[in-house]
Amino acid sequence: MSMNQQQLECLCRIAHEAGQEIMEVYGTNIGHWNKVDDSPLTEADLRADRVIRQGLEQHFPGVFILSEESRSAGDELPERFFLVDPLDGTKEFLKRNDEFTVNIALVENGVPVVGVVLAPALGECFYAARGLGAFKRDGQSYRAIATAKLGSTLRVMGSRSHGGDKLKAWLVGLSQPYDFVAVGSSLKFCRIAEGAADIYPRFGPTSQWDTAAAQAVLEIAGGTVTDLHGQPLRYGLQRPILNPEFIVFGDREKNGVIFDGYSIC
Ligand SMILES: Nc1ncnc2c1ncn2[C@@H]1O[C@H](COP(=O)(O)O)[C@@H](OP(=O)(O)O)[C@H]1O
Ligand SMILES: [Mg+2]
Repeated sequence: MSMNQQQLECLCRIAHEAGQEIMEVYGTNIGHWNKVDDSPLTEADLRADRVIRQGLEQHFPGVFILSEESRSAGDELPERFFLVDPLDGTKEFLKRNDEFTVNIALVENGVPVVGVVLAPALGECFYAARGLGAFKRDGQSYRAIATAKLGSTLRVMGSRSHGGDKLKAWLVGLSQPYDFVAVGSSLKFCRIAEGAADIYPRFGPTSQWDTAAAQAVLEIAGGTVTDLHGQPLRYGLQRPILNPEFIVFGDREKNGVIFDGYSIC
């Protein structure tokens, strides 16, 4: 087993500490800088990154950490490492619509085997580990979560801030009725993981840290994440840091429907 129950709970506590840092900044006048790729960076990203790094170094000493905002020393990325996005959905954070997340994944041999996704403004935490299951904590209660069976109306998730013509064309090509809901950050994966949505096609760019933790939750809850050729999305520096375009799907048994029935390229 890659992680026991106590270690998974410890990872959730680290995410919550990062969430507290983020919420302190959320309550103020938020300033931001633009990074080289033109994406925004705030004090909240940096404070959350620092808290996560401190927590991981204290409780999981020696495990390499690759974060959107920092990385452990050394050029070689080991087979087992933490992949972290301290604040995913920074644009949503700046727009104050609550749809932003803290993301911590453990990757082993390219596979995200543990994931914690916390939405601090919504009070929702999704967490999962292979061998333990997938769960959602909402306030004081928690429950196991699972993806839903495909119904007659396809419930489609999409980015709130990064849409694009390709997604519109894909929706037009669908042969069954659908509802489209725009949501920011890795929460899209989590809505599918808890059975509240069916599919999330991502045609715009994302980086590995945007998806690893949520993919762990989604896969352990019963879903799949594949590139447009049906290959599972994998992680590590031997691959480009940018992900390929991908499809997140809840009903694993019906996955073939997407590739056989719809035009996705
Ligand atoms: N041009 C681009 N290049 C790389 N990543 C991009 C991008 N445009 C958007 N993203 C990624 O999409 C994420 C937001 O996804 P969504 O639109 O689904 O909410 C961003 O996460 P951050 O907010 O952590 O930077 C960012 O990593
Ligand atoms: Mg991100």
